Amino acid sequence: MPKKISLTQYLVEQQREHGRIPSQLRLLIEVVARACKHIAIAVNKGALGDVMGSAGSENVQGEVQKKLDIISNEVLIEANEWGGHLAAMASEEMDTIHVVPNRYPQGEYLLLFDPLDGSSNIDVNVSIGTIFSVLKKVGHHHGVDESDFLQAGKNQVAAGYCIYGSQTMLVLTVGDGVAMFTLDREMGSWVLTSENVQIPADTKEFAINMSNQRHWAPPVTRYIDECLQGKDGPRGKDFNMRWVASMVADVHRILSRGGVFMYPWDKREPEKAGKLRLLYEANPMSFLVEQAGGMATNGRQRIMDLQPTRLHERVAVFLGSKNEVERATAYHAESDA
Ligand SMILES: O=P(O)(O)OC[C@H]1O[C@](O)(COP(=O)(O)O)[C@@H](O)[C@@H]1O
Ligand SMILES: [Mg+2]
Ligand SMILES: [Mg+2]
Repeated sequence: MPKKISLTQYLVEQQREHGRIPSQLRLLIEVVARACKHIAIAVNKGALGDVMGSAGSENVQGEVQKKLDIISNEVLIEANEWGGHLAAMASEEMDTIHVVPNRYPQGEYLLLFDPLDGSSNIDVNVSIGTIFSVLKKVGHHHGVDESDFLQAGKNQVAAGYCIYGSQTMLVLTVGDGVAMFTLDREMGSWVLTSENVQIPADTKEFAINMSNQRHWAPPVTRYIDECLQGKDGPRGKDFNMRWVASMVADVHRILSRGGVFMYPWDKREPEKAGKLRLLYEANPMSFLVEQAGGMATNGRQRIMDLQPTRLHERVAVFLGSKNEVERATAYHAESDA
């Protein structure tokens, strides 16, 4: 285990040694981490805190909102809006962007989040999380609008997630590797528990929602079929399968021991590129995975190169151990040719 330093100490060190993080960005990350601590407390209260179940409303994507989706969204907005680091925020749970009201000081950063990821797992006591991504406002036009958020993932200056699981952890990149912090509840602090996280290039574990098999495109069917044939098939090894149905938990496992995660396009709703959201889920997770030596594509292109055209844009996702993502991506190219 690395030396026991707090999130603040880690960020100050990053700032001092690498000149990577401007103070504004450091403070912004600390505010997000504090908000996640509040969400963790609400999550843990469960039925005792009136946080379970549906809120009876729908988000812009037509998904039923859980109470915790809404609570988490509010916690993140309230924590961040007066800090002076941000110009605006965008969230999976809000139709349009939330511009920092002009009674508060304005900053130059843009914060994007999936306030509560894995909503279907809230009521069954399985790991859930919060995913966030930080961009810098580019261009010198006055004010801020939705177009400021439509930047490729490679422009992210920080990204991470908090996982509310058997431990509460914060996983972060500021573009210099991936660090993991564990919440010490008694002390109320985030303690660095792993550094320079690396995803092994090879794996024997895949994650996909198999119930969608009949809707997949041929390259995905081919890739999974070959895994399923195990030792006797072309891959020459047996594979294991995991599917938590919380992207945060599936990605956390991959960062911890390798693996490949897929949420491909499928025929159920052919006009949708995928289920997951480019700006709130795919980009931040791709940044972390690449920083840990892994790879992330939409089957054809690097996710972080994609130019978003809409705030709530969806994308197909293949991420994790490099050799597996390369293979799945190559199968798409072969099938296209
Ligand atoms: O219901 P499915 O098809 O298993 O989908 C699970 C996927 O949906 C998600 O829950 C979507 O996230 P939200 O809970 O934020 O809508 C991912 O975390 C997960 O990978
Ligand atoms: Mg999500
Ligand atoms: Mg969500």
